[in-house]
Amino acid sequence: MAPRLLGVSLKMYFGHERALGWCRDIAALAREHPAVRSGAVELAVMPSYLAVPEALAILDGVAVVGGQDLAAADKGAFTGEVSGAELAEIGCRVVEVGHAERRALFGETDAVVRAKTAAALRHGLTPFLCVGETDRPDDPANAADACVRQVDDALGDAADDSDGGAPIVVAYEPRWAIGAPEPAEPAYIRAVCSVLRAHVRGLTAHPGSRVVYGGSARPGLLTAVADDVDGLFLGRFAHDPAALAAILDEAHALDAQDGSADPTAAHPTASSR
Ligand SMILES: O=C(CO)COP(=O)(O)O
Repeated sequence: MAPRLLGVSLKMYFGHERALGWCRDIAALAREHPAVRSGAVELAVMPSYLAVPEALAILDGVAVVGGQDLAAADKGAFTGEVSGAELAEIGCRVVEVGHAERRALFGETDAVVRAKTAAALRHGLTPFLCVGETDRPDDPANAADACVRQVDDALGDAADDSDGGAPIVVAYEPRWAIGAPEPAEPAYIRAVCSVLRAHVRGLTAHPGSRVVYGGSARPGLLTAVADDVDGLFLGRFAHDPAALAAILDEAHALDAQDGSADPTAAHPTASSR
């Protein structure tokens, strides 16, 4: 079984020193934790841009690191932007694209998300492509349809720009569940993610693509949705390293149930920059 993927975006919650301290705590945890050591879990951390270079050094060998956004363009007169080329140059392997907050607060349109997805793939960055319905629909099938459309739309420019063959990560993040006290119900998440997962597994230009759930994800959720998701995309509930440790424990227990743990396997993120 492929490793479970646990992504964490620190958004803009922490200052610089707190972000680096958190990275050090997570690095220490991950180095010791059997779920990471065995390769059962792959960690991806997206701090704010300023913390990315030091996060890369601190988390080297235990987590991939990336930006929370990237520019659609590769270079030029784009004040305030950071290109995928620069993120890749310093060692990033992943980048968020089209997060609900970027769409809602910074006016990112579908066309922008399309261009940024293409830019990520062009520079060898795995996009964490964020999709999700705005309002809670009655029927998860409607949410799944909307998400499938968002994924296909976001990849619309990528086929020509990318070499093909690079996986993506689809982060299913219903906007109504982000920043909420509780995540969406497990049955709802499973219903949407099972459709999305079947869809992304059929993306022949992006083999190995995965689906993770985000939106108030917290300890206990992975176990409840594990059959239909490839992992979680965590926000606030990863701020406490003990909570992340609890989720790693869950992943380890799930891996033992799968019977696929290979304690001798190299960690998939272990290659250095
Ligand atoms: O948006 C998220 C991750 O990208 C989730 O954030 P919260 O878990 O804090 O709701």
